[in-house]
Amino acid sequence: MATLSHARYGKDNVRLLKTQKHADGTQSVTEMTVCTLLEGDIAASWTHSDNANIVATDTQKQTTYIMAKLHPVNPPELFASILGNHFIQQYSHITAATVNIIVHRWTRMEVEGKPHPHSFLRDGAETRTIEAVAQRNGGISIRSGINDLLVFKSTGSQFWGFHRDEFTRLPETWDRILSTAVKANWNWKTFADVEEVRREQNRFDVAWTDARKITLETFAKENSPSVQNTMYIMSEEILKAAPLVESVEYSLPNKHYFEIDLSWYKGMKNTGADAEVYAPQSDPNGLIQCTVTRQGGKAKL
Ligand SMILES: O=c1[nH]c(=O)c2[nH]c(=O)[nH]c2[nH]1
Repeated sequence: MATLSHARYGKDNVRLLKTQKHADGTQSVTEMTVCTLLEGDIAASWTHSDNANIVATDTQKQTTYIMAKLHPVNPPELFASILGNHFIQQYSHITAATVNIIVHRWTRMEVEGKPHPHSFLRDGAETRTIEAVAQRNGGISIRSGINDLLVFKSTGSQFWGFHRDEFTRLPETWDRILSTAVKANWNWKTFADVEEVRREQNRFDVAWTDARKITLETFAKENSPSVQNTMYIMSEEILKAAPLVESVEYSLPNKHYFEIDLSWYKGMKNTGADAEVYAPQSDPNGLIQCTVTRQGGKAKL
């Protein structure tokens, strides 16, 4: 016999933009892509064609727009919590609501040396990500993150001392290019309810700014012995900077740039210390991941 062991459903790729008109005549904008997923007493729709408990995915989309009109969308961690909490309060048969938000960059333009009051530019594919899970009697768990932050350094990276056997071809190096697209997440302690998230709301932008700065500065400053060590140092620093964060995760592709041997052309030197022209590789790439957890487990208030 078959059994439905897990089910959830919702609306993905709900795109919205909210403008904010300030008293001084300037405006701010936030563009996000939202995904909502509901769980609870919903199995009959799958197993008995009974849709009575199904809050239509269209309703979830309309609710997302209405909540964005009624409430601030920043910090996005608070908005995700408000939206998730709405679903479990509004519908007694919904026990958990997961809200994922991707915030896209609209950075204020500088025009004639001054911040422009209402014009913005997309300065990169990097996004800010949030997942909030609101659970009946289980509080609100939040994961914040950075995705697709593309970084590159032309030196200040090494990789040597690794295991060697008959399958090993890679030479050791004390000077190489390092490039990655940063995916980092940090998991907050569980919040009791939306009111607690609201009380702590100032921490979310600070943590995002700190995590981004730590990522960039560690990447640039460290003479990296490996992607593994670099991401561990970044994680440790984020845990130090954000006391309510319990764990940090990094997932870093190692985007390879291969040296090209041009010695066939008049003995041209283009390897080792003479390397200048490289071949960027689209694939395959290394993929290095870690989770670093605060010792003792719990984040401190
Ligand atoms: O930083 C690195 N870590 C690895 O595990 C690895 N493996 C590899 O081929 N190059 C690298 N670089």
